[in-house]
Formats: sequence, C-alpha cells, structure tokens
Amino acid sequence: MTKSNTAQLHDRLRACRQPFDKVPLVDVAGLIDGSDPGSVAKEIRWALANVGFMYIKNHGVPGELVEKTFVQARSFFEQPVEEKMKLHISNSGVALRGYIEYFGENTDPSKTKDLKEGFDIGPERPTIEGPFFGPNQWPATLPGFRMTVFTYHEAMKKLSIKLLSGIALSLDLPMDFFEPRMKRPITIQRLLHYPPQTGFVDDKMIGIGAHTDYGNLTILAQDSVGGLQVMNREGIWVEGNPIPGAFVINIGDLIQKLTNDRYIANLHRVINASGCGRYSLPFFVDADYDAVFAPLESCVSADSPARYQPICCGAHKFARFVQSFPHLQKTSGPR
Ligand SMILES: O=C(O)CCC(=O)C(=O)O
Ligand SMILES: [Fe+2]
Repeated sequence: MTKSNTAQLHDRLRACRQPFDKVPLVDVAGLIDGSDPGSVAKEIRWALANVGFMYIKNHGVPGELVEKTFVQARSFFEQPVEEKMKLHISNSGVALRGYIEYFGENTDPSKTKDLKEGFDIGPERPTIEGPFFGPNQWPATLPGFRMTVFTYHEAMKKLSIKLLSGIALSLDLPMDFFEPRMKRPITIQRLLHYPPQTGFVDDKMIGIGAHTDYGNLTILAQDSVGGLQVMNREGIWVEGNPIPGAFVINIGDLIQKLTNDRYIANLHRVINASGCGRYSLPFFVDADYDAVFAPLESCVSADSPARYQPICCGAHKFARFVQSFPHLQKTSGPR
C-alpha cells in the first residue's frame, strides 16, 4: 500500500478531518504565562485533530540557547568519523545514548535508508538501568558541549510539560493529567545532521524515511535550510519549512492511541535537496517506562469504539527502535 493510500484509508476509518495545505502556527504565550490557556488549547485542538503538527511561537525558550545548541551540534558532527564512532550508541546497550552513523537508523526500514547522522542524550544515570536510562556518552574534546546540550534538554523538558498541560486541556482533561505518568519520563534530546542530496534523489535513500513519532510529543528546532515534509489528508507532502524563532511540535503514537485517533500522529519525512548541510534538534518526551496508554473514556463511544488495546509506553517505544536500529536487531530484547 502506498503512503498516500494509507493516509486516505486512515481518514475513511476515522473522524472527519479538515484539509490543510500548511502547518498551523499557534501562539502559546497564554499557555506559557498562564494568562489564557483556554484559547491556546482551542488552537491546539484544531491543529492536532487535523494536522498532528503545529508550529509554536512565544514559547519562552531563549533564542540564544537554541543557537548555542546548534553551534555545538555542528562542531560535534564536524569531528572525524573515528572520533564520533568512539561514542557509538551500541556502547550504551539498551540505554540508547550516543552517536548514530549514516544508515545506522532506518526509520522506514522496508522502504528507505536514512541519509543522516545523529547523537542522542537523555536523563543522566550512573549505570545502565534498562531501556532508555543510563549514562550519557559525552565527547571529551568539545568544551561546552555537555553543559549546553544538557541545558537545552532540560529547557525542552520543561516546555514539553507545559505543552502537555495544554494538550490535556484541549481534551477537556485536568491540566495535570499527564503528570502522574511522568514521574521519571523517557526523554531523548537528539542532534541531527543531514548532508545535502544533490542531483537525482533516489526515493530509497532520503534524510529520514516517512514515519510517525513513537511517543507523546516532539519539539523540533530546525536551522534555516528546510526539508521537513508532513503528509496532508490527500496524501500530498506539505513543506514544514523553518519559521525563525518557532518550534515544530508533533504528537506521536501514544497520544494517537490515548485519544482513540481523535488526534493524529502524522507521517513526516525529511529530504535535504538544498545543496548544503541541514541540522535539527528534535526532543522527544514520552512518559514513565511502565505507563499504560489506552483510549480515554471520553474518546470512546458507540460510534467510535476503542481501536487500541492498552500498551506500555517503554515497551512500545523500544519495539519501534528495534525495527529502525540495525544494531539492536543483533542484540537481545529490552529487559
Ligand atoms: O529533522 C527533522 O526535521 C525531523 C526529524 C524527525 O522527524 C525525527 O527525528 O523523528
Ligand atoms: Fe519524526
């Protein structure tokens, strides 16, 4: 089945969605400063029900911190490959921290190879405790890298909790709905570098293959290069080009399941045909490893019966990584 058929089939099965030809921009100031969360929640509701993506502005994260993190990401990827491979993600076992080389993760594994390299960090732990929790692998020779990237991770975590409170409100839930499931949440701060693809672009090898994100919420900063594409309801790829100062937000599988498809984890991909390198900083927030996600009562009715069995957050996410990380297919399971 082609991707476009998949999108159309989804829509036949699911709530009526409005068409879109661009990703909506939501001013979240009223949610961040608490002055008008209700109006922001209304805009979030439209965006997540129809697009699954939105840009946000006035989010309160200083532009300087974002810029400093991009500078560190560039210096990391400019290192010789042997240096980067010393921090390879396979060193960290199931904690999944460190460097991912070109084609070391194939996000749409049956169709495309990912022409990107990445670096993942998460909550700091002294030893490998299980999937997604363990020590970070920090480069020894890049001054300021650790402090900047970790500070950025913390700023994203704080913002994600605010955004999740707005999402809860948009579903008529208490604003602290997600908090009991987020005592020790899985979070990943990723740095990505996409080299340019010049001339003919082989559709079997693109920056990142078409996929939905695995968890709750993604906050993406991208540089000025562009290349992100989001699938609309007609199966057409819509550009998610950078807006200065704005983040791109999208929800993942867990919120789609929680809302029984009211909100969509939408397909997206990256093709960098710009002629120069592209850098991006996705932050992924999920929930506690053992948190269970099942359709909310308020999203289930006689006309819209539950479409999902309860699933465990961490097990779902780890299983998706096993599909996309070739190195995990050579090792044993999560626990
Ligand atoms: O780099 C981007 O713009 C998107 C990255 C992405 O979709 C992901 O890492 O899940
Ligand atoms: Fe993604």
